[in-house]
Amino acid sequence: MELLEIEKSLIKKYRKEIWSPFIKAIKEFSLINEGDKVAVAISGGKDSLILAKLIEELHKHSKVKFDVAYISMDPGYDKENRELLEENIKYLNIDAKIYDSEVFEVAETITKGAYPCYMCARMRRGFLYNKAKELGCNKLALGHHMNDAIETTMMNVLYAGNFKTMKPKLRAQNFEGMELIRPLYYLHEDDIKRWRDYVGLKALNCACTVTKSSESYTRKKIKELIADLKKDNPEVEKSILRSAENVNCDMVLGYQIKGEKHSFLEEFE
Ligand SMILES: Nc1ncnc2c1ncn2[C@@H]1O[C@H](COP(=O)(O)OP(=O)(O)OP(=O)(O)O)[C@@H](O)[C@H]1O
Repeated sequence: MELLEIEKSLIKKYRKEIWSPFIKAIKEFSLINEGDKVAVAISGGKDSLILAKLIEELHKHSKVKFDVAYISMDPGYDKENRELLEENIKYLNIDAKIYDSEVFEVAETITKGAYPCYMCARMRRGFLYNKAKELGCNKLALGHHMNDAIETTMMNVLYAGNFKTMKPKLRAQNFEGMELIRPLYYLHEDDIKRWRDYVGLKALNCACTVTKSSESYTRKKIKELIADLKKDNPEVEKSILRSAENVNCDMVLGYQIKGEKHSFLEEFE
């Protein structure tokens, strides 16, 4: 498909499903402001590729003036995935720079091959923050979407015994002045997939050379569970997402604020 057609599709054909929810999140959560310099992190997957194109469109048309740098980190992809990453960036004409790293190898060595995903994710995040800082950016944009937030909430409840969601923006703990933003917060994964297929993108899917898997077992189970629940209640995803906006602190046994634990008994005395 022609580049112009691809770009137009985001704003015209997919306006309701993609452009509008993107703008809604940008405005509602005040994600990008005048004078910001945003590093957009591109892994080569569908989510970060659509994110890059949306921010590019916003950059072209918005009255709010901001700067952008498109960054991609090769954690040690195999030849095929590296080529695919390059092809996708070229196909979408994104002005991105690819930085090499040894994240896959180091994560596998440190963890001795047992559950390397957590370490890999932390190292990837660290690398991206460092690069963003080096480039003078104050924001790092990631391609997490609504279903990521919903699944994360459910994974925490069902497997980790806590209630934590994924926020649309947060301050980086170890990088002063840096914020992490998630402009796809209101986008549904199914809509992103439809756009990917419409524009003929062969996005990277299973790029991990260590576990050879695109998503964890638990995330897969949660996806299946939500899909099953949705058959009876189409509102189930919305309800999970909303639950993080409506935590009733009068009806919980305990909670944490700034790392400090509290019990309902404190109020009871
Ligand atoms: N190697 C990388 N280089 C640049 N950015 C990355 C890289 N890996 C992850 N990211 C960023 O972190 C986000 C979340 O990473 P994750 O591995 O969970 O991606 P994902 O849900 O598969 O999304 P995508 O479809 O963009 O790969 C990505 O959307 C992207 O913005």
